[in-house]
Amino acid sequence: MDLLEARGLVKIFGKLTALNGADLAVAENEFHGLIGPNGSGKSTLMKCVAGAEIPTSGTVTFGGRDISRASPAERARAGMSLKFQITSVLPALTLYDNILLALQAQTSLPRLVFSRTRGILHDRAMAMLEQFRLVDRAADPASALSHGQQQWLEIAMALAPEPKLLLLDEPTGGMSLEERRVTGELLQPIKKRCSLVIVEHDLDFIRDICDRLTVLDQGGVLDCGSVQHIQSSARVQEVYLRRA
Ligand SMILES: Nc1ncnc2c1ncn2[C@@H]1O[C@H](COP(=O)(O)OP(=O)(O)OP(=O)(O)O)[C@@H](O)[C@H]1O
Repeated sequence: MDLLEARGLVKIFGKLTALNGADLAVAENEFHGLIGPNGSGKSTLMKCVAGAEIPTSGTVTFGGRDISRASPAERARAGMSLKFQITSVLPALTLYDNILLALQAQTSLPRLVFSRTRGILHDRAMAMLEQFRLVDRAADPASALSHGQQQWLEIAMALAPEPKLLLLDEPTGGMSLEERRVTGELLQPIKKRCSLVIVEHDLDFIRDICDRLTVLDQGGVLDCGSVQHIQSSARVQEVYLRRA
């Protein structure tokens, strides 16, 4: 059974059909890329999975549970994490405090006050900063980071609740080539702990890190399969050539 199964998602905004019966299936520990031309429905599909939009029809199942009508907070508690939406960097706070806040958000107040949780949180915060190559900047305000480093801090914060599924919408937007390369390296180790759905326009980046791809076109799934399958798909090539 897949960890995430979105079936027949339709999303209509007024007269515009953004999703036209789209499916998305993601296994445990799978990195899954969502690609397609501008306006094909990628962000809308991500939002329907995360609960930021409720689909007009269709179902979303997560860990075997129907969460089609669940709120974003309920989905977060079930183990989904979305960068930008649930966490966000506070620029005036240090990197350490930003990470600590993200970790504390999942810890109840009595546990924080009465237990040794604070020591554990310190160790976890430092480990996450280390993992995202930000430990040397722990005492700096988040506003002092480069654009790429801010994105890495956001990803680290989204991982703080130890989600089963991480959703990233264009995480490398505005990054340099070198920052993109490092982002790929930083994401690889999280495969041991969770699945990933990632929307990206950079096809080289997504091809390098993903196991499987879903290609959207005009709100529907054009093709889905391994990176190799998608690369040799005549239907996909036709759409990308048509738009080029
Ligand atoms: N809240 C909304 N209200 C009205 N129309 C919307 C809304 N959100 C998205 N749309 C429309 O739905 C269609 C799909 O948009 P979406 O952002 O999902 O596409 P996308 O594939 O993520 O595009 P891009 O690659 O440009 O980010 C577009 O025509 C868009 O204008």
